[in-house]
Amino acid sequence: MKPIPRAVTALTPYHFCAARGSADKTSGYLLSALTALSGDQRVRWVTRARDRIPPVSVIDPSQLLRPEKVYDGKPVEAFRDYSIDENDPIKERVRRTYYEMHTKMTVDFAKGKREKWLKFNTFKANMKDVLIKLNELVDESDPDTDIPNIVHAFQTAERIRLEHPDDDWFHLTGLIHDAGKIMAFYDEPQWCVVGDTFPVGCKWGPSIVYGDDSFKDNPDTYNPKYNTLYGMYKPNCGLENLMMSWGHDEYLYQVLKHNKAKLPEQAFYMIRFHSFYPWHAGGDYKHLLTEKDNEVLQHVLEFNKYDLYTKSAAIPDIDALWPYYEKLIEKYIPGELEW
Ligand SMILES: O[C@H]1[C@H](O)[C@@H](O)[C@H](O)[C@@H](O)[C@H]1O
Ligand SMILES: [Fe+2]
Ligand SMILES: [Fe+2]
Repeated sequence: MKPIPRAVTALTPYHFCAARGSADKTSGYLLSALTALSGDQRVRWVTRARDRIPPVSVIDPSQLLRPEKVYDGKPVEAFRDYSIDENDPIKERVRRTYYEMHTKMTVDFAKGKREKWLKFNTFKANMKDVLIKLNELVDESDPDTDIPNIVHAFQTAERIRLEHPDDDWFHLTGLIHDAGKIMAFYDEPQWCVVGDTFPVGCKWGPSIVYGDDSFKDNPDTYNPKYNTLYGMYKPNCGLENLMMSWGHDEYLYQVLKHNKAKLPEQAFYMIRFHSFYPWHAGGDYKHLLTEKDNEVLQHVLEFNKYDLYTKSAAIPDIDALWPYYEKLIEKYIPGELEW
């Protein structure tokens, strides 16, 4: 039997559906990948696709990105399940990570971490080596994936590449967006590296996961400087003026700026705020934001589709993909970086 080419292992009925609904390059890419399959494999793959999707004439274009709200076999409601079940080891791992984060993440703590990490004097390494290190990291806050972060990096990047073939900066953004998790290898516990972020110094947003209960032992919850709606901020001060809980988003954003990465502005927004779910998914904190932040929101939402909903996609052939991404690293963030 012919080995399945990597372009096809990453494809799913979802792409078939998207390709049928548009005559763009994606369909050409998809069709050439499909012709590389043996007859048998092709029949099986296409049948699987057909069973899942409605005929072209009834596809609502707005549904192309969420056909039947199933991503790679996983229904949309099954993502980001933060329900508590003490008998489920993964759910318990996630819950414990967030409870610890929500107990210890204070204004002072976040300031301290900024001071420590934004000196960029911890180590020097190129982007590829940092990403490879993520092979050894399983994110303890994530209920949707239990495999090393490097796989998630390639899953995200490859899906972006498929749907935005011309935006190579976007492919690279997908690949590197979680690289800030490297802090976990330099003495930081996961609770201040991974997970959703939120601003410190004001009332906790109502949509923060576990937030109804998890902040009860956080000293800032009882500090009148910080526990009001605006806390230490002015009304509509703007996203970029919020002090976010310390984590991999802000760190990587700052690393890229410090090292003069040549990525477009959208990429920086996507990286910096991709974990700010209480804002981009929960709609909290509007009173602190500006008109311009709505533009940022559109970019972050576009990114989030790929970050979240590719977590059950096929495992990409990472070795075969490296040469393509190495070129992008060379183009946008070459050489040794200061971390
Ligand atoms: O568990 C995940 C993971 O840590 C991601 O990297 C982060 O961006 C998400 O916000 C979070 O929900
Ligand atoms: Fe992330
Ligand atoms: Fe991610």
